[in-house]
Amino acid sequence: MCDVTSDESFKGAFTECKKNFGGIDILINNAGVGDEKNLQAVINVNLLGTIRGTSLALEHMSKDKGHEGGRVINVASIAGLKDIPFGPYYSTSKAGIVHYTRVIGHPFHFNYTGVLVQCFCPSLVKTPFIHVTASRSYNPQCEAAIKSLFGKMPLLEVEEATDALFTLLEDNKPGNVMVLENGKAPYFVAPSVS
Ligand SMILES: NC(=O)c1ccc[n+]([C@@H]2O[C@H](COP(=O)([O-])OP(=O)(O)OC[C@H]3O[C@@H](n4cnc5c(N)ncnc54)[C@H](O)[C@@H]3O)[C@@H](O)[C@H]2O)c1
Ligand SMILES: CCCCC/C=C\C=C\[C@H](O)C/C=C\C/C=C\CCCC(=O)O
Repeated sequence: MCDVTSDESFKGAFTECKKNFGGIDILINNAGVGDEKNLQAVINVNLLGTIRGTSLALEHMSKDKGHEGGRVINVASIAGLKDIPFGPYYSTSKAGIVHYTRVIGHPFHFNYTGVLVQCFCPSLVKTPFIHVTASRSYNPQCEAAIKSLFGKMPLLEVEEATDALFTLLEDNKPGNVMVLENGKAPYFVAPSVS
């Protein structure tokens, strides 16, 4: 068990993996919470957890540190790209993940680390997460809006999200950000300003 809010716990997970598997090739930063009643948790798990994990992955995989290179996938959300107003803290944490991925995954860093850092931004996926998140909304207006969204929008199946993740694993562009929306093939988005 790894608590991504704890440096010690995260470091321990890396040490354990290294001991059991001989090395680390890939990290998927997937841990997330949607709890607008707990700003600290949202930022600490979603954004800081991703930064902690990526930093450790770089330490354990970077070519300039004597390793072979590797791969990091940061799971953000479409809420980190579009102005969806119903979860201000959650969306901000996910936007932070998108930007952090673009910066730390930039070819400038990839050229000496050999670690491919990329981001995955799905829309609504059919997991209990969305209902837990709705029950911990920013305010009653947001709660009502989120619940009405569930009735109106088709939800992605978990298998569609995992398939898209495999497609992302075939891509090799440093810092790339993939979006998955219902009814569309997965697509990549460029930074808005170059
Ligand atoms: N379900 C969706 O609609 C959706 C859409 C886009 C992005 N996401 C993101 O996908 C990721 C996975 O979500 P999910 O839908 O599978 O929900 P989920 O609740 O099944 O997964 C979240 C996981 O994060 C773990 N977690 C929470 N705090 C943690 C901590 N401190 N340390 C370690 N692990 C911790 C939980 O134990 C849980 O297993 C999340 O980052 C979420 O924001 C979900
Ligand atoms: C952002 C507010 C919370 C929304 C529902 C609860 C949890 C879901 C979290 C996922 O990360 C997905 C986030 C937002 C998707 C919501 C709407 C998609 C609208 C897409 C569009 O307008 O094109």
